[in-house]
Amino acid sequence: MSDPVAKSATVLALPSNMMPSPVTSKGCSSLSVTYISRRKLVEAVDGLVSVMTPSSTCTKPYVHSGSDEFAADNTWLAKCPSALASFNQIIANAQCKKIALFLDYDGTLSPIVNDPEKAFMSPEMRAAVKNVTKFCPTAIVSGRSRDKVFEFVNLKELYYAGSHGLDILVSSTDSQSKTNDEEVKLFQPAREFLPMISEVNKSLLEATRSIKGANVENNKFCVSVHYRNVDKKDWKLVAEIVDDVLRAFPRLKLTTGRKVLEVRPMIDWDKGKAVEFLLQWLKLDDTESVLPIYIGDDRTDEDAFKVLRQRNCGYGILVSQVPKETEAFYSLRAPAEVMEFLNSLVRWKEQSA
Ligand SMILES: O=P(O)(O)OC[C@H]1O[C@H](O[C@H]2O[C@H](CO)[C@@H](O)[C@H](O)[C@H]2O)[C@H](O)[C@@H](O)[C@@H]1O
Repeated sequence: MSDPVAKSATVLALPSNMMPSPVTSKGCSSLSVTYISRRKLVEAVDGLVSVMTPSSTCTKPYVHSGSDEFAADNTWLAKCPSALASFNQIIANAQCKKIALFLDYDGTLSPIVNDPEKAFMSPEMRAAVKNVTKFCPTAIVSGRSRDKVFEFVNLKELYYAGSHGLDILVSSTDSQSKTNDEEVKLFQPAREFLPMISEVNKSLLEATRSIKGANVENNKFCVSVHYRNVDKKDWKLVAEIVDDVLRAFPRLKLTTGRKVLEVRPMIDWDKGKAVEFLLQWLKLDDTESVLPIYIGDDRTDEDAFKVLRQRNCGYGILVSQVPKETEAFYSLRAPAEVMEFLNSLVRWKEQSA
C-alpha cells in the first residue's frame, strides 16, 4: 500500500518513557483488548465460534438478572450515564480547561455497515467534527490504516492515529521542539513489522479466498479478517484458517472487534498508549488544565478508556446500544448521539467565547 505522506515524513523515535515492549503475556485482563491465545481461539471455535460473538470475550456484556427491560436500562444508565443527559456535569468539569478530543471512527463517527469500504461518515457529522476542532484539539484514533481513515474523514484540522495507534502523524510545530518548520513527523512503533504484516496479509488473502463473504483488509500495521458477511456456519472455518496462518507468525497476535479478527504486532502498544503519546506530544498532558475526552464503540477503545480512568482525568464515552462492561464513564447510543454531543460542545464553546 503506498503512503505518500510516509515518503516525505521524518520517522521519529519514541520518547524513552513510552517505548513499547514485546508483549510477554497474552492473558485476558478484565477490560482491555482480548488477546486470544491459540488454544483459546481453538477452544472457542469448538464452542461454536463463541469468540466471534460479543458475549464471549473478556469484555463481557452487562447482564441484568431481572426481566424488566426498563429497569435494566436504568441500571445501565446509572453505571454509565448518557453523556447527553450529563452534558452540564461534563462541562462543569471542563470550566477553565481545554478539552482534548479523541474520536474512534467505525461505529462512532460512521454507522456500522456490511461493506468496510462503504463506511462513510455523513456530511453533517463531518461538519460537526470540523466545528469542534475550532475549540478542541481533536485526533482520530482508528483501527483502519491512517491513509484510509483520512480518506473517510477528509479533514486537515485533525491529528490521525491509524492501525490502532501504531501509525501516528503529527507535525513538528505541534511538538515540544522549538522549530518553526512545518515538517511532517510519524510515530510508528511497529515499523519493523511492515514486511511481516504484508506477508501475513498475503497468506490470509490466499487462505480465505474460498470462503464466501470473508474479507481481508490490510490496515498497514495490522490486518482485519472480516466475517460479517460470511454464513454463520463458516465462522468456525474462518477462525481455524486465521489460527493456522498465524502459526507461522509467532510475533503477531490476534484481537477481536465487531465481527472481525484483527492480526497485530505483538508489542505493548494500543489506542491507550497512542492517546498518552498524543497528549504528551501536543503538550496536553497537564491534568490541571486539560480534560481529555475519548469517544469509541469497540473493545480496542477500552484501552483508551482505561488510560483516562487511570490518569484520573478526562472521560471515556462508550458508544453502544446495549449495556456492556466498560471502563468508560459515560455512554452514547449511536453515531447520531455522538454528533449531538459534538454539536453541544460547539454551542457551549461558542456561548462561552
Ligand atoms: O477503530 P475503528 O475506527 O473503530 O476501526 C475498527 C475496525 O473498523 C472497521 O470494521 C468495522 O466496521 C465495518 C464498517 O462498518 C464493519 O463492516 C465491520 O464488521 C466492523 O468490524 C474496519 O473495517 C476495520 O479494519 C477496523 O479495524
